[in-house]
Amino acid sequence: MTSAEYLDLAPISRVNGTVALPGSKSISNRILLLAALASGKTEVKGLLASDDIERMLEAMTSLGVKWTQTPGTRDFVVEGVGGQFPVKDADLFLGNAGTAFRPLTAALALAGGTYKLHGVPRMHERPIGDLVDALRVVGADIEYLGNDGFPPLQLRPASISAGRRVPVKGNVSSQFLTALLMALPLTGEDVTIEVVGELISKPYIEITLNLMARFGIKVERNGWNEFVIRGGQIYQSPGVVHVEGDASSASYFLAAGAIGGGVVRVEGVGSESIQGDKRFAEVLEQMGAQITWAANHIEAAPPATGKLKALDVDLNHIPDAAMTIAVAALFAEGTTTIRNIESWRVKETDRLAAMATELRKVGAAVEEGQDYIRVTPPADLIPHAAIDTYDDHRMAMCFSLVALGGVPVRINDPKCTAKTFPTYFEVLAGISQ
Ligand SMILES: O=C(O)C1=C[C@@H](OP(=O)(O)O)[C@@H](O)[C@H](O)C1
Ligand SMILES: C=C(OP(=O)(O)O)C(=O)O
Repeated sequence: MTSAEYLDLAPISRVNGTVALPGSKSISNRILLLAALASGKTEVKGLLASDDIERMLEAMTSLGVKWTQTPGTRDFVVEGVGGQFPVKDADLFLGNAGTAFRPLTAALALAGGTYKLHGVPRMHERPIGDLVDALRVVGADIEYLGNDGFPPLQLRPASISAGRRVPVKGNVSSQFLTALLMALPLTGEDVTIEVVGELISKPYIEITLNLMARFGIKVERNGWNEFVIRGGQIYQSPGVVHVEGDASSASYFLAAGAIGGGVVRVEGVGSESIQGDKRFAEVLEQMGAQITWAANHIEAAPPATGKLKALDVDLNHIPDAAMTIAVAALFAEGTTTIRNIESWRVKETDRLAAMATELRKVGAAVEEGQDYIRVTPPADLIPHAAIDTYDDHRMAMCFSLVALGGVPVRINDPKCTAKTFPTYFEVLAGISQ
């Protein structure tokens, strides 16, 4: 391998300092779609710069949505199309961006055009059948171009009628419910979405509802089972929207603070954040870390008493940040169990299998269940492990924490962090000593 294909991290003896977080992926891609669908111009401040957002911006261009960027900034202006995409025939490549693929599938299935949606090979292995089933209930014409239940998809004009109950399964990905919530107001009709069975990753639905409200659409809800959208509501630009820092990206730095000897502050996410992943800090606190909250920042420092403690926790509500706990477990006393994370199997890679394989390379004893992982740290981490990252940005980012254990570690294909955080390793170096 050439050095561009791997990154050798030297042991990090201490971390200290402040990180200005890049914008939230979940908020950036939702706002781009909502701003496009709205009437009026929206100024979007602090949009994330990463592959997933580039795919959404490219899709907007292909669909005839005009947007401009203020040079040298991450501030954009999106000209809303008032619910009607000008381009009625398009081929959209959406990479591996779930937050682009799922919401665009729903919005375009109702848009009266002919659209092909496809992505990288892994995207074609990530399920979408529950969303397609729900959209077919309102009359959408969707064809599977590869395997049933998976992208790529061909969407065609159809006669849509939403005045009914739309059932959707919630146990594979919450992005299906998010996609329906954002798209169904376009029908103009009363519609009730009924979540069938258990809904996973619930806090992401709060992000969706919060941002829809800012764009003028109110959703009535009955817990997590029923969501009612009254007809006749239209998306309207709120004028200016600010993108919060990314709470999942914050997890690596907060964990570094909890492990690595100094105080680390992340700016852009705090107690006021609408992202569920801010609650990662609560998990670190349960492990003994010292956490300080402010409206727009969080600080983490190691436990006053010395070592982090192992936990047995259900992390269904923070599936992305949960990966960071699996690696932080290397620094805890005892065996950590993370439960209710079966969705890891259908993300950028099979994260349960990948995590188990790579944690073993540094010497951990790992038990991999269908929906849980159990990690017992070794007495001494194995130096010079070469960590495979499976084109999964989060594998690369969370395994960088191994360097805090006083051992060198190699991260293969470090550029895969581009999905959500292209500058991750430089930012980490900025707080490392
Ligand atoms: O709606 C969102 O922005 C997301 C929802 C989660 O997916 P699932 O609902 O599939 O768990 C999360 O893992 C993903 O990174 C972003
Ligand atoms: C699961 C993730 O991404 P996606 O938005 O593509 O689902 C993730 O970022 O960890």
